[in-house]
Amino acid sequence: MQSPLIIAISGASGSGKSLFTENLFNAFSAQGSPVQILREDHYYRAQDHLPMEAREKNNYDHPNAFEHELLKAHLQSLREGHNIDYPHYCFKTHTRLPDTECLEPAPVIILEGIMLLARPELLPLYDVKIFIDTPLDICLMRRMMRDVKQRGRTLESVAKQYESTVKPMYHQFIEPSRFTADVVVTQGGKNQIALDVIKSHIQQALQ
Ligand SMILES: Nc1ncnc2c1ncn2[C@@H]1O[C@H](COP(=O)(O)OP(=O)(O)O)[C@@H](O)[C@H]1O
Ligand SMILES: O=c1ccn([C@@H]2O[C@H](COP(=O)(O)O)[C@@H](O)[C@H]2O)c(=O)[nH]1
Repeated sequence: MQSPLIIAISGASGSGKSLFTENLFNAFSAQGSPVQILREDHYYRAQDHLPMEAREKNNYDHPNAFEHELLKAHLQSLREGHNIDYPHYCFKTHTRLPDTECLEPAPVIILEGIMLLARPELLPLYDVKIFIDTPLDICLMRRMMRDVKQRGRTLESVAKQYESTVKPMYHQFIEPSRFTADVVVTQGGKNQIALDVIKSHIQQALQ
């Protein structure tokens, strides 16, 4: 198999990375092209050794919260045509789940996550770098709704975490990483023109 094309999609939490990734995935699946999605969130470090109180106070918006060494090794394995043991992470317990999932390489790999463009050593592994640029107030509103509905949080805890880590770390790490991107996408996960442009670039690169 030809070496896979690796697309990295980054941006703030709540910017629309997951939706953009799903929409790109659906566009390829509809025409029968195999695509593999990898989420940086799955590479948050295991914290079984810490009590829940300490886990709740952790800074999850610093690059060191992720096991990027493992992500890098997995991308290299997929490039070489090998399967990987993809970790699973639980946002409610703030640690890895015991099970992993066997993922196979595919011609297109879409990777999404907040710190993907903030680690210089990861950048050479990507073929296309995309930044989803959404105003922070919109990201916060979306995150509030999602974290309360899906991640077992209260409005108070979301607001507190946002002020203490999410917002300052965004300005320190994520916002500057925008300048490493090949494409900056406005209007979140539903920007159809951006989806079409990126899809046609991928199609050409695969020929
Ligand atoms: N352009 C958009 N218009 C309306 N809702 C959107 C748009 N982009 C994303 N969303 C919604 O906002 C929420 C957060 O988006 P998501 O893709 O999960 O963000 P991220 O993965 O960057 O944290 C989701 O409920 C998603 O459906
Ligand atoms: O245990 C955890 C791990 C992460 N977070 C928050 O998640 C977001 C990143 O996920 P998105 O899907 O991109 O929103 C990050 O901002 C962390 O603050 C967490 O709260 N708990």
